[in-house]
Amino acid sequence: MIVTVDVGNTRIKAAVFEGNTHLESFVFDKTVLEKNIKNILKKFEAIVSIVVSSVADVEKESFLIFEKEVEVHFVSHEDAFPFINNYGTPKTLGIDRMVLASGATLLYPDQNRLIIDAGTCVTYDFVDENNVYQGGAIAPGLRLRYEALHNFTAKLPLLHLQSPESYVGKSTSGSIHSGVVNGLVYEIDGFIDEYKAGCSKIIIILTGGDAEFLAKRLKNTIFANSNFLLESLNQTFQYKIKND
Ligand SMILES: Nc1ncnc2c1ncn2[C@@H]1O[C@H](COP(=O)(O)OP(=O)(O)O)[C@@H](O)[C@H]1O
Ligand SMILES: CC(C)(COP(=O)(O)O)[C@@H](O)C(=O)NCCC(=O)O
Ligand SMILES: [K+]
Repeated sequence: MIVTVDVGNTRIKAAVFEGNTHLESFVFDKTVLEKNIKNILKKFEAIVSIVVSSVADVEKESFLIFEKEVEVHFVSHEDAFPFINNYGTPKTLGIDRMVLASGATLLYPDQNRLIIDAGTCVTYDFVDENNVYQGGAIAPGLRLRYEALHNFTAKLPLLHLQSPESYVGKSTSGSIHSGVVNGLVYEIDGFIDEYKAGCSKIIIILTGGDAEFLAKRLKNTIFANSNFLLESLNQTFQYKIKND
């Protein structure tokens, strides 16, 4: 039994797996990391490894205290991955994006895959049918867009995520909600159309904190799975064990 931990720039997500079976997930803040991991280990005494992917300022030292009880594995660029990396700067490719690409390669063999992770940032990652990671895109996420409009202007209020009534905003708040939400929805649909036009068989996976909210607003029907990074961490760790 293992626990996978995804340290993003907004929050920490964790999930317990027995083989390929997902037993339970957790979401918490960086400030309460230790307490939450302790509770998970207490609840699931059969856990033997903690597998972490971190793109934020949480380093291996934060998990030192657990090393007496269990193995702690921080996924790094030096691990074995099931794809060939064709990114121009492979060492600076986000480890979360590597794990997403890895999960998609292992779970959806012999096809083109596009993984869209709508978290703090919206990332797009493309792994082709020959298992070559080709790259993608990084854009601001939903909450980041609301905050950027407020932080970099004198007059715009900080609003919280809300469904726009129409694409024609009739007020300041209506305009902001339309710009942020519809803007991102059109952006994602635009990227999907572009990828679909460029290759025949493609699976598209939408994940991240805003996946559910966005999926039902897209023109394209795609598969939303908020736990895809945690599941990919489990797959990537199993792959590493087999290939080490
Ligand atoms: N309780 C919450 N706290 C913060 N963000 C949330 C929460 N619930 C949903 N979200 C949405 O999740 C997004 C962040 O997604 P997440 O996958 O947690 O990011 P990251 O992996 O970068 O930490 C934000 O854009 C926000 O709209
Ligand atoms: C783009 C990211 C900030 C996304 O982080 P997240 O939204 O998951 O918190 C992260 O993948 C990262 O730091 N990437 C490094 C640059 C790159 O991937 O090329
Ligand atoms: K992301």
